[in-house]
Amino acid sequence: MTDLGLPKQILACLFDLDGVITKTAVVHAAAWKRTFDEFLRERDGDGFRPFDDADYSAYVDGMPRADGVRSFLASRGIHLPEGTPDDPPERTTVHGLGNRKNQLLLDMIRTDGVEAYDGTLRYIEAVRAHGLRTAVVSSSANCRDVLRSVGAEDLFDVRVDGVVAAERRLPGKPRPDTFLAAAKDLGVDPSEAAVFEDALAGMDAGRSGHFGYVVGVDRVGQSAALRAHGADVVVRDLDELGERT
Ligand SMILES: O=P(O)(O)OC[C@H]1O[C@@H](O)[C@H](O)[C@@H](O)[C@@H]1O
Repeated sequence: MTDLGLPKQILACLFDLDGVITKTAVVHAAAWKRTFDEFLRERDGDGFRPFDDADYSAYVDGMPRADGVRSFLASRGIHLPEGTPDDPPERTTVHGLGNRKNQLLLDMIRTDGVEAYDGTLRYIEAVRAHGLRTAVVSSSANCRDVLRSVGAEDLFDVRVDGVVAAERRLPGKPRPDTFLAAAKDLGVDPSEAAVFEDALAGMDAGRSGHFGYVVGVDRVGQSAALRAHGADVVVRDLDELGERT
């Protein structure tokens, strides 16, 4: 292991955004809860079964926006028409619900701002100081704005986010394609790259992409699940990894 707490063969680090770099996983989760609960109440009445943390973790966290909608609704046996990406938020389609959630998310971000995890920023700076290359790999189409809002855009050599994935037609997490594309863009083999993720879908992507090391970042007390989904190590904050001097 190096003093970054990584195996010696690692030449590049691939960081997820929401919940790893910024404290935005909880904001996404809250916006999804409001969206789905409103939808379920309209559909099933006041006795509806609410969307909860376990639903977020299993069906939505880490996945591209529309995939999260489809996956959660399928878990409740609900099928909606796809609609189109520019559907207005009030339209009851996959994209309409996704856009409703995005509107809520952006309102919350505008009102409360975004904070970064200082431990992650310090770790990324140490990684770069050691000459390793860095990428941000996020399903979020809001990734660039969120990074910019915490002044972290320049910490990454490569960005593969929801916008880039759509342009390059890359399937999102839990498939490994966005991480593999970032490793390729950085000029390293997957075995030479470490993945840093807080979502179970991201763990699955790390495992199926055969990356050299998968770091599970546990912000919500799900370390056993992160391990079960392929984490080589689980930390509560990147500060816990190695000495980094
Ligand atoms: O809706 P966005 O900003 O494109 O984000 C897509 C997904 O991005 C992931 O990072 C979040 O974990 C999910 O909650 C979110 O749905």
